[in-house]
Amino acid sequence: MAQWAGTKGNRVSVLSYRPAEVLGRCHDRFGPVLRVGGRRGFVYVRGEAANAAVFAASDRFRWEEAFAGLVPVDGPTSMIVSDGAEHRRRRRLVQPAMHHRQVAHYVQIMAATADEAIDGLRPGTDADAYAVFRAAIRRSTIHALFGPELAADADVLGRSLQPLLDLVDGLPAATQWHRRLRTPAWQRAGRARAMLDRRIRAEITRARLLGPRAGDHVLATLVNGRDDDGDGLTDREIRDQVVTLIAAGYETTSSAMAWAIYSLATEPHVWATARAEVRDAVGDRPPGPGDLRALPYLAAVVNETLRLYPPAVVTARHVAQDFEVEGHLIRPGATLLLSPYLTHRMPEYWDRPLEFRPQRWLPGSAEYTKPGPARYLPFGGGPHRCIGATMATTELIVMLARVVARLDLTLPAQRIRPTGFAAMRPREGLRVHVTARR
Ligand code: HEM
Repeated sequence: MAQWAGTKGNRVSVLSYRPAEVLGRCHDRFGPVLRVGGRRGFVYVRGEAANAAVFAASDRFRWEEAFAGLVPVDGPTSMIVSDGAEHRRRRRLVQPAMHHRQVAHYVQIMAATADEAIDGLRPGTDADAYAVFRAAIRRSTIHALFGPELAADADVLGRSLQPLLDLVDGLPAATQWHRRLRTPAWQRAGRARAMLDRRIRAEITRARLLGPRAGDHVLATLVNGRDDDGDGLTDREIRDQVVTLIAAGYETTSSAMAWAIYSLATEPHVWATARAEVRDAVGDRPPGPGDLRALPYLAAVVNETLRLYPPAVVTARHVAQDFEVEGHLIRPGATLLLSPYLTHRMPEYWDRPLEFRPQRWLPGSAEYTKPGPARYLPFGGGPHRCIGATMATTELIVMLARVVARLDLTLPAQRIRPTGFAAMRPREGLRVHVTARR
């Protein structure tokens, strides 16, 4: 539900996302499994038992149909729309770049990019924190994964991607209509896609020419990687994984960043505690990879942000074989939707669910609980679980560490409305007033 937010009186202001709230009320009335639209329609599930049943039955689902709406952006060979052996092959070639150890190499890029963004904020002025950090996260994701050459064009790539992201930010059926009717939005997206593809293909060619000397970023892995049969990826497959990683990487993470800043700014004691932790751990310098373990409170802030504001409000599965959930038999052809947002706000699982309480994630705290993977699922679950989860949480911790250490912010009175299908974000951005910068 839309709400007015402000810092006056430090009112606790957890926001709600209207369509999900409506869905939640239907669940309250009709139970954890809701069917809409007949056999080939939608099945909405809510709660830990239903989510666990979905994660345990991944072999009964297909992703090609479930995420078909993303094909105009990500391409037909993207891992997100791949199934079975093709999915495993594509994912396996990207995986090394997303491992914990590899992500540690990105910390310096993340901190430096956050610092550049913060340097651009002038004390005494207002700024849209969502837009500022969206651009920063896009640049740092591209830099970390694909090297400085492509990162130099991060804003241009963002402009090319935007018409495509706009196109898929509705229900998949709406995207299909744009395609059938060749609407202006579809044509705009087509032109943008051609520009994007030219730039990425040039980079692929460059990486092929350099061979293993192309550095240790993902592009080199994608170009030089071979599966067990010695087969590599085609240029088309590489293009699709590159665009998928860029688009999936910054849309979601920057939404989470906006919600974290919003939550910190509405809870000054949380901001102060996070700042004290950063000061104790690293003083004035940016955190390095070895410092992350010394920032458990900030990690808790990130977990709590992703609990209340999971950018992926729902995630989908196409049912390919009979599947039973909570006593309901679901036949092939249906689209199953599970909702991190709804499960994360259920009073059955969370004490004071609509309060922002990072302490619930701290092992030393009386409120600590360790939710299982079907109760806390901001990154989904099963074989397509978000490949960028470690990168996203690391990026959020590092960038927030710089924000709380270097900035004092207040929230001017404004309307903050969660919106978006692909990633829940603040509809009109997040206006902040910068009172001080160090
Ligand atoms: C806070 C940030 C993020 C959130 C909330 C998020 C959430 C998700 C979710 C819910 C899924 C679907 C999983 C499922 O249905 O089981 C997913 C998949 C995926 N995400 Fe993320 N994501 C985030 C950041 C990232 C980043 C930083 C990257 C890469 C740079 C990334 C790349 C991907 C890819 C490639 C997939 C598809 C994986 C597959 O099909 O095997 N995501 N993400």
